Amino acid sequence: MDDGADRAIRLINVTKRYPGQRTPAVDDVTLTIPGGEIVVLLGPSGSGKTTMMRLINRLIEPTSGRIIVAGRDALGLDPTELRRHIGYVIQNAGLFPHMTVATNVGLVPQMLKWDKRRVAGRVDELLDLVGMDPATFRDRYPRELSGGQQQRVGVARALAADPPVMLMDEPFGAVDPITREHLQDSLLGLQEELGKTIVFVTHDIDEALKLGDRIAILDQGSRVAQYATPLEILLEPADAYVEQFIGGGQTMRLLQFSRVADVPLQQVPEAAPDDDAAAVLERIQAGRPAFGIVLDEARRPVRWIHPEDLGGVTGPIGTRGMDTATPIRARSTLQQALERLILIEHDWVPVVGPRGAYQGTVTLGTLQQAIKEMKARSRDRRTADGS
Ligand SMILES: Nc1ncnc2c1ncn2[C@@H]1O[C@H](COP(=O)(O)OP(=O)(O)OP(=O)(O)O)[C@@H](O)[C@H]1O
Repeated sequence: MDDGADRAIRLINVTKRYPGQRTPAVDDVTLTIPGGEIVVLLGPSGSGKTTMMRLINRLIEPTSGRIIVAGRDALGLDPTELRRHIGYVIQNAGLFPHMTVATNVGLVPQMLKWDKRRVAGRVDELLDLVGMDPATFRDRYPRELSGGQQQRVGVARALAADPPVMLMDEPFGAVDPITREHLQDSLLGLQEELGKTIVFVTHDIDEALKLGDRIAILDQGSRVAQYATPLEILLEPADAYVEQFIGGGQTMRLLQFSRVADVPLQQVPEAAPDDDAAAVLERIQAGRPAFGIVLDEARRPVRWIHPEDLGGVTGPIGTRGMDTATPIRARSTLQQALERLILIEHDWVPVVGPRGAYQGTVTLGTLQQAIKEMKARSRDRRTADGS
C-alpha cells in the first residue's frame, strides 16, 4: 500500500550557515513533509524559506544534518539525478526568454534524451494539463505571454519528467489577485489528479490556508513555530507569534476555507413534481420554517415549495413553487455560501454534490452554528489539554 512514505521529504536537524553570516539561515530544523500532500512554508522575509527549498534540491549543501527525499538520502545522490525527481517552480516562472514555450517545457525530457516526437507529445500534454492550448502557445516566446500564462508554463516545465516532488517558491507572487486565484484553483485541481508531494513557499496567510494540507509557520532561522493543518492553526495558534501571523478576522478566515461539505446541512422535506399536493402539504407543514424542495428525477433541485403554494390544490404539485436559483456545490467554501445567501432573495440555498444531486440546504443559521461549533470544539480541546 502506498501511504505516501516513499514520497515524503524529511529534514533532520538541518542547519545552513552561509559563509560570513553570524546566524544560520536555517537553524537545526527537523520537519517531515508527508508524501502526496501540499505543505506550505509560511514565514516573513529572511526566515530561510528559499534556503530550505534550495537545500532540498541540493542547489546548496547543508552545513549539517540530513535530508531524505523519497526514501533516499539526498546528500548521497548525484544532484542531477536528484533534480529529475524534483520539479522546481519559482517566482516569475524563471523561463528562458530566448526559448519558445515548447523548448522551455521540454528542457528536462530533452536532457533525459527522449526522442523528439516523445518530447513534443509530452509538451502538448503538459500545456493541456495547465490549461493552455498547445497550438496557440507552443511556439510563443515568454515575452508574448501574460504573467499568469508564464506561471502556468513554469508549472508545466516543472512537471515535465513527472517528478514525485514539486518545490514551488512563491510561484504566484508576481501576478494580480484574480489570476492568482485562478492559478491556485488550477494547482488544487492538478493536485487532485496528480497527488504530488508539494512544498509551497508563501508570505500570504490566505494562500497558505487555501492550498496547504499542512502549514509550517516559520520564524527566523526557520524555527518551526507551528506545524499543523489550517484549521488547527486558526483555532489553536501555538503562541503569540503565530497569532500575530494570523492577524484578526479569524471567523472570516474560517468561512473562507471551511467547506460546505464539512458542516451539517439542514434537511427539508423532499418532493417530486408528480407527488400529490395534499400529501406534500402535510409533510412540509410540520417543518419550521415550513417549506420543502422539489427535485427532478436525477435529484437535482428545481423549486422551493411552501404551504401557500399548495392550499386547495388537488392532484400532483406540478410546477408550483419558486425556482431554487443556482445551487452551490458541496466543495464550495462557507464564504461562497454566505455570499450567495446575501445575494439571493430567500434565506436558503440548496447544496449539490456529484452530478448536481441534492445533498441538503444551507442557511445563515447553518453557517452560524458551524462556526460556533468549530470554536467550541477547539475551546473544549484546549480545556481538556489544560492549556
Ligand atoms: N547566498 C547567501 N549568502 C549569504 N546569506 C544569504 C544567502 N542567501 C540567503 N542569505 C541569508 O539567509 C537568510 C534567509 O534567506 P532566505 O532567502 O532563505 O529567506 P526567505 O525566507 O526565503 O526570504 P524571502 O521571503 O525574502 O524570500 C537571510 O538572512 C538572507 O540574507
